[in-house]
Amino acid sequence: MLLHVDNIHKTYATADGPFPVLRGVSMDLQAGETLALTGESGSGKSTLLHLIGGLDAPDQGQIVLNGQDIAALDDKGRASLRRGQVGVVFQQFNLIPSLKVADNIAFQARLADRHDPQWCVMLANRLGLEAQLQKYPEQLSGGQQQRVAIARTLAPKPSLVLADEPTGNLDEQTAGTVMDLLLDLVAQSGAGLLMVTHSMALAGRLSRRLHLRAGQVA
Ligand SMILES: Nc1ncnc2c1ncn2[C@@H]1O[C@H](COP(=O)(O)OP(=O)(O)OP(=O)(O)O)[C@@H](O)[C@H]1O
Repeated sequence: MLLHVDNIHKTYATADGPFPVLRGVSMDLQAGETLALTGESGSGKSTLLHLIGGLDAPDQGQIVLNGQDIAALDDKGRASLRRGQVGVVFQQFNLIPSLKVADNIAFQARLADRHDPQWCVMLANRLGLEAQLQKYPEQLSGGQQQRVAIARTLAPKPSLVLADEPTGNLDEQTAGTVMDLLLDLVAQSGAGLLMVTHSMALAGRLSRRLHLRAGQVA
């Protein structure tokens, strides 16, 4: 089992008092599986993704990735997990403006000591970025920037890829191309994919779907 999530609870403290966002969510993901996470705005999708990605810790429950309980890790342990085993693609591309495209692509893999130059070249070629490698992010279009972000995420060969509306900032045609590439490359790398999406068409292209309603699996 790649990912096992068991009875996760998360409550945020707000000015109006405690606000329970996740109320006992459980799910599993096998290596090579692709799962669409759907649900209305505010149902807790991004929160669940953040917890699985180790960006935050749950109040209760277990998140086991490759046999390791990440809910029990401290901040340092979670940071190390994020650099290597888990890759995240957000709606915002979050590239480093002062680094050339080639160095943006290799950045996380180098940090995690998992840099494989040949794999990076393959990713850049497949994503059509060969001619952009010596440029800076601001010289690229939105679609190109998101392709760089995808290459950066896949460069350390994560076993789990998390994506939060990764094409939400792109026009429909560019979004389609970028999504095709993301799905192809995830399949090629053998990683599992958990993707938040509002698009039923996109959800239909993934192997399974998990629908959240008010912080619970519907
Ligand atoms: N840090 C926080 N502090 C307080 N409340 C928060 C925090 N983060 C999220 N929330 C609230 O928790 C609820 C769930 O948020 P979340 O972002 O997980 O929903 P979502 O399903 O991803 O929504 P969307 O589809 O709009 O992105 C929302 O009502 C949000 O306002």
